[in-house]
Amino acid sequence: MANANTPMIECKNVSKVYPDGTVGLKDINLTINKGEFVVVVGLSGAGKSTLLRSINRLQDVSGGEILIDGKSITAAKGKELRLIRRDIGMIFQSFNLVKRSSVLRNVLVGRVAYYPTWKTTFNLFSKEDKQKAYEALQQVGLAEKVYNRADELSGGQQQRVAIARVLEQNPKIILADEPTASLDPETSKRIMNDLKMLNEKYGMTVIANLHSVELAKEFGQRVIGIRAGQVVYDGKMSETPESVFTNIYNGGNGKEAADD
Ligand SMILES: Nc1ncnc2c1ncn2[C@@H]1O[C@H](COP(=O)(O)OP(=O)(O)OP(=O)(O)O)[C@@H](O)[C@H]1O
Repeated sequence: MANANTPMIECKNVSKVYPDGTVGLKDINLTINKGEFVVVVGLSGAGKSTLLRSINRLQDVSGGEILIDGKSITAAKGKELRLIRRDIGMIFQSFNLVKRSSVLRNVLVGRVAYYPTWKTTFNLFSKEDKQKAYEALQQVGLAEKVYNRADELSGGQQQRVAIARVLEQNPKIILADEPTASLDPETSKRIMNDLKMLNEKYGMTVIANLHSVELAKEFGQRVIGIRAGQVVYDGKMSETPESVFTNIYNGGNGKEAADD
């Protein structure tokens, strides 16, 4: 792949301590290259969400630096920060749709960062962006739902709207935080396949936090294991032995095995 080995996300000595003293991340050093599909695994509370929230700066880190496509998101301010964030799409466990708005309007939200606020307030999206939104919905098989209200859709369909919204945003990176946690196994696969499509067809770099080891194995090219805020494993999925998962989920401590 032409883009292989071009860093897209670089975490350098990243740490996060919450105001109450809880350590979220401890000296994280990671480089994720353009076009990678990375899965992050670890017990509940290991720091997976903290890592994703730090990468797009939904929260500030306590130490270290994070570069996005060569630019420091941890140092960026104002317009520069907004421009870096435009290149990062988010998929959440809870979908984060505007429930009372139409599916089309939810997908158009993906373009909001490209417009001045007053235009989006008055729904002045261009014809071209509306067309793109429709095409994004076609990609995820929801073109017939374009005028439905978001809350009329099933959970799996709502997550596919969120994926269409990311497609409309056209970011370089997608951060997916437990994208399938509230969905049944078949729907979960469908969502993971949509993320795979964004990765393969559009070259978007994907990082997905996953509870399910099965899904991690099936979809991840690279696996990062996190425990107590630290990277305890990082390797190609194809070369990762079963014992890695057992270790990460047992944590060397039998009682944690029951946690998941
Ligand atoms: N806002 C916060 N204030 C204080 N501590 C926090 C906060 N957010 C997270 N933590 C703590 O930081 C640690 C890492 O949490 P994080 O949510 O990143 O874990 P996780 O691996 O994503 O877990 P889960 O799979 O349950 O979402 C945990 O000990 C958690 O309790």
